[in-house]
Amino acid sequence: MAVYTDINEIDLKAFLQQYDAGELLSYKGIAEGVENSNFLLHTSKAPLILTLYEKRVEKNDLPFFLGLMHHLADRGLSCPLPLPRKDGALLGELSGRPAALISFLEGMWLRKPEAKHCREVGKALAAMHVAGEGFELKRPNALSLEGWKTLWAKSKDRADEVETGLETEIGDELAFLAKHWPTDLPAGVIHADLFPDNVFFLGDELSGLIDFYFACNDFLVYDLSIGLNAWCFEKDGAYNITKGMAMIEGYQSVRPLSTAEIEALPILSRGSALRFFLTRLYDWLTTPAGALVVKKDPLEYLKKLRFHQKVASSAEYGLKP
Ligand SMILES: Nc1ncnc2c1ncn2[C@@H]1O[C@H](COP(=O)(O)OP(=O)(O)O)[C@@H](O)[C@H]1O
Ligand SMILES: N[C@@H](CCOP(=O)(O)O)C(=O)O
Repeated sequence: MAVYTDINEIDLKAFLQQYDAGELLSYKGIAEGVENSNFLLHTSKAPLILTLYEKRVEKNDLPFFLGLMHHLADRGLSCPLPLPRKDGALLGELSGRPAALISFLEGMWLRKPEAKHCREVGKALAAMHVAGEGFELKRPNALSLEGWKTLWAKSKDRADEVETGLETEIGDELAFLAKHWPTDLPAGVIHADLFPDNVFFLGDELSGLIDFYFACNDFLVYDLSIGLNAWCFEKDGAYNITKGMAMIEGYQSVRPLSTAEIEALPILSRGSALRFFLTRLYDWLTTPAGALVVKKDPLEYLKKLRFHQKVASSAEYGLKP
C-alpha cells in the first residue's frame, strides 16, 4: 500500500474547499503504487483521486507532469486530468505535502496481460509520443545515466546483501552503458514508467494511461524498451517474443521506428532494466520496515538485465533490423 503521509478529515475538508469538487462523502488510502500517497475520494459530485507527492517527485517538476496530462488529453489521449482549484492553480498542499486532485479514470489494470493487450499498449505508447509533440515544458530524464550513477553510489556498498557479486557486476554494467549509450535518436516526451499497473482496461479495451510522474524528455524508443521489460517477460523470467512482437507491431502501426531506433533496442533495454533494478534496489535497502508499501523485487530486473546482455540483435525481441 502506498500511503506514506496520512491525512485527517478536517484538513481534507478544508483542502476541498479550495475546489469546486462537491462535499466529501468518504475517502480511503489506495493499496497500490510505490511512489506517492494516493487516496480515493467520493464527493457529492464525483469520485476523485487525491495524490500527495512524495520522495522522488521534485515539486519543481509538478508543472511539467500536470501540464503534460492536460496537453495529452487535449490531443485525444485518454488520461486523468488534474482539477483546477477555484483560484486556477493545479497544485495545493495537504499534510505538508504538495497535493493535487485528479479525475478518476474508469478501468482496471491487468494482472495477466496477453499479447493482444501488449499490442494495445504499444499503440497507446506511440499515440502518447505523437500527442506529446509540441508540449512546451522540458524535463530531462533524472533516471538516465547520471541518475543511475547517483543511485548506485547510494546502494553499492550494500548491494552484495541482495546477491553476492552484485557490486562488481553492476559497476561493470554501468561502465558499459556509459560507453555505448546512444546519443542521437528521435526524442520527445516519454512516459518512462508504463507498467501494467499504469494502464487501465475496460474488458479488452484500453481505457487510459495514468501515473505520469516519471515522464520526461528522452529517446522515444527508450520508452518502448521499458514497455518490453514491463509487459513481455513471464513470471519465470523468460522473454515472451509473442508479446514483444505484438507490442512492437502495435507501436509501429502508429509510429514506425527508424533503423537506428531498431538497432538501439538491445542497449536501451539493458539500460531500462538497470534503471528499474536500481530504483528497486535503493528502495529495498532504504524503505523503513513499517512503511505501508509493498516493496518490489530488484532481482526480477537483474534477470531481465542478464537476458538483454545476451541479446545479439533486435530480431530477438521480435523485430527485423
Ligand atoms: N486517475 C486515477 N483514476 C483511477 N485510479 C487511479 C488514478 N490514479 C491512481 N489510481 C489508483 O491508484 C493506484 C496508484 O496510483 P499510481 O499513480 O500508480 O501511484 P504512484 O504515483 O505511487 O506510482 C493505481 O494503481 C490506481 O489503482
Ligand atoms: N514501476 C516501477 C515502480 C514505480 O511504479 P508504480 O506505478 O508502481 O508506483 C517498478 O516496477 O519498479
